[in-house]
Amino acid sequence: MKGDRLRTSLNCGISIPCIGFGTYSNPYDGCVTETAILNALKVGYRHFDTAMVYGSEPAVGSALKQAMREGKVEREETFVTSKLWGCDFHDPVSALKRSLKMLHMEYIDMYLVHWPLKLKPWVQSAFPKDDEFEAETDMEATWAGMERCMEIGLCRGIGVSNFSSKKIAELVEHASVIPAVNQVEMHPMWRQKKLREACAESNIHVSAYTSLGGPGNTWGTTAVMEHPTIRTIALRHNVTPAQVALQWGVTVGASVIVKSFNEKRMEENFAALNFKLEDRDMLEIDTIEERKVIRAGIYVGRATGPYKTLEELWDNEI
Ligand SMILES: NC(=O)C1=CN([C@@H]2O[C@H](COP(=O)(O)OP(=O)(O)OC[C@H]3O[C@@H](n4cnc5c(N)ncnc54)[C@H](OP(=O)(O)O)[C@@H]3O)[C@@H](O)[C@H]2O)C=CC1
Ligand SMILES: O=C1CO[C@H](CO)[C@@H](O)[C@@H]1O
Repeated sequence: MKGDRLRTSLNCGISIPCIGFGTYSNPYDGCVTETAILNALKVGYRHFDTAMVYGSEPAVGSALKQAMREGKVEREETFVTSKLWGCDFHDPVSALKRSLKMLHMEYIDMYLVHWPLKLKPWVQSAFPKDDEFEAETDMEATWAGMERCMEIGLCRGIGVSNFSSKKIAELVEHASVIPAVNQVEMHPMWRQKKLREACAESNIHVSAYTSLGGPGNTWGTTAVMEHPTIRTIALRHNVTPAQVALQWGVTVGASVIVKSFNEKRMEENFAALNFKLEDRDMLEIDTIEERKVIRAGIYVGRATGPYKTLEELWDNEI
C-alpha cells in the first residue's frame, strides 16, 4: 500500500499528512462514506477528517479497522482528526471518550475545538436553533479540558478550528499547551494571509478545509475551480484546476482537507502532490480577488448566541 508522500511536523511532536480526506456529507450515508474511505485508503490517503457532528466517526472507524485487519495499513501510518462540538464544551474528556467508542479506537491523532461557539448541552445538530446557543463561551475552561484529553493519552495533539487570529491570540495567552492546528476555510480565493502569519508566530499549523471552494456543495462555489487564473495555471502545468487549488495550499505550508467520494476525483485530488507550483503561479494566485465561501450565517444573529454579525464571529477577518 502506498504511504503519504508528504507530511508536515506539528508543534506537538507528531506529523500530519499534507492531504486529508474529508468525511462530511449531507445527506449522510454510512455505507457510502465507509466505501469511500476504503477507496481513499487504496489511493493513498492516510489522514481522515471527521467530527462528532458529521456522524461519520463510525464509518471512519469501521473502514480503518477493516483495512488494518486485512493488513493493508498500520494504525501508526494513519492520522485521524475529530472535533469537539459546542454542546460538549463543559466536558471534552467525556466527549472524546464517546468519539473514541464510535471510532473503535484507543486514541486519535488530533482533537479540535470545532467552532468557538458554546451550545446548550443537548444540541447534537450542525444547525442549532435560535435559542440553542450559550451567550458566553468559557474557552479557558474548555481548553483545559482539551489539554487533559492529551495528558491522559486520548489524543496525540489538540487544536482548534474556525478561530480568527484574535481568538488564537486570546487562547495562546492562557494555554499550557499551544494548539497544534487551526483548521479553517482556505483556498486560492480565500488565502487567509493574516491568519497564516499569526499562526506561524505561535508555531500553529494551518489546515485548509473547503480547499476547492466546495464545488457541488449547496453552500459551496465553483468559482475557485472556474477562475480563469486557476485554469490558466492548470493548463500551463497540464494538471486540473482542483490540483492547482490543492497544491497552492500545500505550497503555502498548510495541509489540505478535501472531500470526494468519487474514485476518479479522489485520485485526481491525491495526485495534486505530484507537481510543484512556481513563484510566477503563486504571484498570479495572489492577485485573485478574495471571496469567503463558508460565511457561517447559521451561527450568528441567533437569539441567545454571542455573535450578532459575521464580522463579530470572524473578528473582521472576512
Ligand atoms: N472544520 C470545519 O468547520 C469544516 C471542515 N470541513 C472538512 O473539510 C472537508 C471538505 O470540505 P468541503 O466543504 O466539502 O469542500 P471541498 O472543497 O472538499 O469540496 C467538496 C465538493 O467538491 C466535489 N469535488 C471534490 N473533488 C473534486 C474535483 N477534483 N473536481 C470537481 N469536484 C470535486 C465533491 O463532490 P464528489 O464527492 O462528488 O467528488 C464535493 O461536492 C469536509 O468533508 C470536512 O471534513 C468542511 C467544512 C467545515
Ligand atoms: O465542519 C462542518 C461541515 O459543514 C457544516 C455545515 O456547513 C459546518 O457546520 C461544519 O463546520
